[in-house]
Amino acid sequence: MAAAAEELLGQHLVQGVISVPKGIRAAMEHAGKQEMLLKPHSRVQVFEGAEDNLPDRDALRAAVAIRQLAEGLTADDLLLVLISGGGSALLPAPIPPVTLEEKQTLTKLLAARGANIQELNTIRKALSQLKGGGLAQAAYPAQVVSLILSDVVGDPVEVIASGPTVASVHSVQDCLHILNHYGLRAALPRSVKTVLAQSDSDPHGPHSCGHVLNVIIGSNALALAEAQRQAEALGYRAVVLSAAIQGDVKSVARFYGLLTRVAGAHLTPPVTRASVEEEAQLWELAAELHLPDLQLKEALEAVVEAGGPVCLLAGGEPTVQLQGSGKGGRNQELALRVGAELGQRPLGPLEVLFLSGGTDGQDGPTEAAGAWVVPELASQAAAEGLDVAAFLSRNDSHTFFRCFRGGAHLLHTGLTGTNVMDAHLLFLRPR
Ligand SMILES: Nc1ncnc2c1ncn2[C@@H]1O[C@H](COP(=O)(O)OP(=O)(O)OP(=O)(O)O)[C@@H](O)[C@H]1O
Ligand SMILES: O=C(O)[C@H](O)CO
Repeated sequence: MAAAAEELLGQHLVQGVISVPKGIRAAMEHAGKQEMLLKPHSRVQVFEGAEDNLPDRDALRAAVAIRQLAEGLTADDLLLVLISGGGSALLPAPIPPVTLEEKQTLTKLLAARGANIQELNTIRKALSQLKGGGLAQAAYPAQVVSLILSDVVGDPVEVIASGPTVASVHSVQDCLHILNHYGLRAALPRSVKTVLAQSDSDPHGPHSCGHVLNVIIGSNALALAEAQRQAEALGYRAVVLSAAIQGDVKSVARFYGLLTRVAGAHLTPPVTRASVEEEAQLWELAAELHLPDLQLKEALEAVVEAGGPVCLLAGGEPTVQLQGSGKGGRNQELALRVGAELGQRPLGPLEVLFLSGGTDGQDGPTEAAGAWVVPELASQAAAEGLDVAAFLSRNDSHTFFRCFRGGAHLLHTGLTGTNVMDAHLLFLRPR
């Protein structure tokens, strides 16, 4: 994104500072993605830090350089801010006396106790100089344009990377409520209590961001719209179901299993009593998953109308509760679970393929982006001596896909440089 901005701005770019994850430059070089790298002698200074998505000293140095750059601006300047997921760990600037270590410990504890990204970032904002609109405030009176890649369901600009250019709307009460909920209020370090108490009595109130324009330039919905166009160009009737898939991976896999059966029944009539029951279960599960933008009715109508090859698309970020010590990622685990669901009963005269992939090209701590499955997966795997249920019980989806058919079902894209969560594609074709 920085390379593209530099290209675009040319001589207008006077100075730049960017904080990126440790190792990303080497990984891009290794992958031969030169076009994504800044040119030699670039005016953009690059800091690499936040190893394992945790704020560290290197990221702190980057945050200080970014703050200094912003503070030096005048009303004649324009500050272009490029924000993507992972930004919270890449821009740590705790309000003194809170230390980097204290902030790290608190966010780690919150995450380990199950706090979601909204809760986590509410606390991060309250303890930060630059989050929650702090960066925009530091740049005042310069104009600020913030270009944002969303890695959060629903694209809330105040949550993505903890909104460095978006005024925080949270109060100290909100923070205390979250800390109470996760049993952390009593054990808070004195420094955190001091900062929270100060912000409660801050005479300036929340940052004002009237000089800022925040624009979402990349999101799951945009990625799905492009995938939809590509599928249509390949002759599929393509429908986007939702860009807000969330919830436990087991329920999400069951949702896609039922969806396949119900859509399949609409595509290859007659509709049986069993499929009417399955449609009722599908609606019930959809309600449980709380998918606010779900276009299920429209998708099923489109399937009936199409009568031929169909591609149903969805995206978001399901959750995996890790129980085993295996190797995998959300996408490979989802694909494997959907494969198991599809193999439970015959599907009728239908060809089916389900694919799940991370848009950043890396699924969890694996080198694959995701995987694809067909209904025959479990029986084919059994013939190779692989027990799908056993791999799932260890969260070992990556090992499974590496063994199964010599890794042929793994999706390898390499790092894409953009993270707008995951994409799920279901292809159906009457035989
Ligand atoms: N063995 C495993 N099986 C399934 N999922 C796993 C496994 N190990 C880690 N994960 C999942 O991978 C994710 C962590 O990977 P990563 O570091 O890429 O996190 P992330 O930043 O949330 O992902 P992304 O960058 O794709 O948004 C978590 O969602 C975690 O539950
Ligand atoms: O950095 C963060 O806060 C998360 O990736 C969400 O944007």
